[in-house]
Amino acid sequence: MSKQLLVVEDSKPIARVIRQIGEALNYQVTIATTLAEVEGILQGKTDFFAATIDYALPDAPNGEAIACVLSHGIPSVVMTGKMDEATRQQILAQPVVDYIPKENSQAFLYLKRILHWQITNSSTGILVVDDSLAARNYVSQLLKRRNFNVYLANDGVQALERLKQHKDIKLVITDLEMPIMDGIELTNEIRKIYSRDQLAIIGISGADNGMHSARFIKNGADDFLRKPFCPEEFYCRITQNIENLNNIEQIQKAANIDYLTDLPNRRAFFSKAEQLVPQYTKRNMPYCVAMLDIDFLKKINDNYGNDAGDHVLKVMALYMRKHLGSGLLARLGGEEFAVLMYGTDEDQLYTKLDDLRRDISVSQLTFEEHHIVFNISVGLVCNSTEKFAKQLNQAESALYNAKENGRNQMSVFGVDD
Ligand SMILES: Nc1nc2c(ncn2[C@@H]2O[C@H](COP(=O)(O)OP(=O)(O)OP(=O)(O)O)[C@@H](O)[C@H]2O)c(=O)[nH]1
Repeated sequence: MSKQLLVVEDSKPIARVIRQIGEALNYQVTIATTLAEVEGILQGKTDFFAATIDYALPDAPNGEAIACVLSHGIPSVVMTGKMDEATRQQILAQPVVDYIPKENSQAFLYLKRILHWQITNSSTGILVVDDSLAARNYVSQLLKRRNFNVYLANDGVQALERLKQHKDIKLVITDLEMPIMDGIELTNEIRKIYSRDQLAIIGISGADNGMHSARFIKNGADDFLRKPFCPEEFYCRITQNIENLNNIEQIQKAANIDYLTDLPNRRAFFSKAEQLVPQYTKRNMPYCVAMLDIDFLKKINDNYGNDAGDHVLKVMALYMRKHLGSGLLARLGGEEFAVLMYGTDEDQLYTKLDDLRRDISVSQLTFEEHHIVFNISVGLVCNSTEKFAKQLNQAESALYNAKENGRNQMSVFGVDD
């Protein structure tokens, strides 16, 4: 269900722009042009996810609408044409999400980013580590306004426990001086477990000593804030660090995931399989490596078009998830797929793969007006003692065997050839 956005703005062109921004982010937008209208709307409904408030309205020239909207607990972004320090102080003295000077079109791009973050931040956890209750509460309030999941800890030891418990934590904000384990020791401990690609750390210190920022950074922190800090600087640091992590995540995904099927690609498959195979061997766990190949995909492309071929590849990935979901699955490229999986014994592994093959062979998929039937051939090798790359070659050689023998069948390396 789309989230509700209240736009308080007396300028029609600006309200129209904000409406477009909100709708592009899937918000359902309600516009009010005066304080009286805002009050009327909020009498009937208050379940707005966010609001944008123009500082000066015809019947509320000095930001009176801000307090009105905030009193209903609605996270609010203030848009203002006034740039003086007194106005800024007056706005920041209230628990607003942010304020944006309406200087140029950048203001609306920034608003779009904030409204987007309000939605996405709810899946990001931030851990605040400080022995001072007042400091923890202050930082926690700032973060909650931005919709983050906030976790709290009194010292480094508690912080490490929280990190273990809450896998959504992407950022740790830690004070320097704390009993039991201080911020520098904590940063050190965290970096033994989490790389900078996985978790960001911001150090905070009130001490009037430039050395602390360098110590934090040298011990693995990503950033540093000196107390007291203003909310604007705080938010900039937080969003920059979270955005960095998100960008790294996206780059890693693009490098490791096949865009069409969302399965791991060849690179990801190799890197994970090379770790898993020695573990299976060491623990004497029965396992197999299999290559699965769609039969005559070229004909499907030629008869029904490449989009139909793409659809078959996606459906193949769905079948693999359904039958082999616990294994390490991959699309190696083209119409070739692979799985590394363990089981109770070779027969069980064989049966799982053959069930997948048979299920596909009796199914019919519909694409546009076409009803398409397709088959797969499977080559596998079980409990091979060779290096993983060699095992994949063995599975491929068994796959060729299955193709040679007429397709839509299984072939086991060293048994069926
Ligand atoms: N639609 C679509 N086709 C692809 C994709 N990747 C590879 N193909 C097609 O898959 C076909 C593979 O052709 P072949 O190697 O002759 O194999 P085949 O037609 O599946 O026949 P066999 O494997 O011998 O049973 C080619 O036509 C490729 O263009 C893709 O991402 N999308």
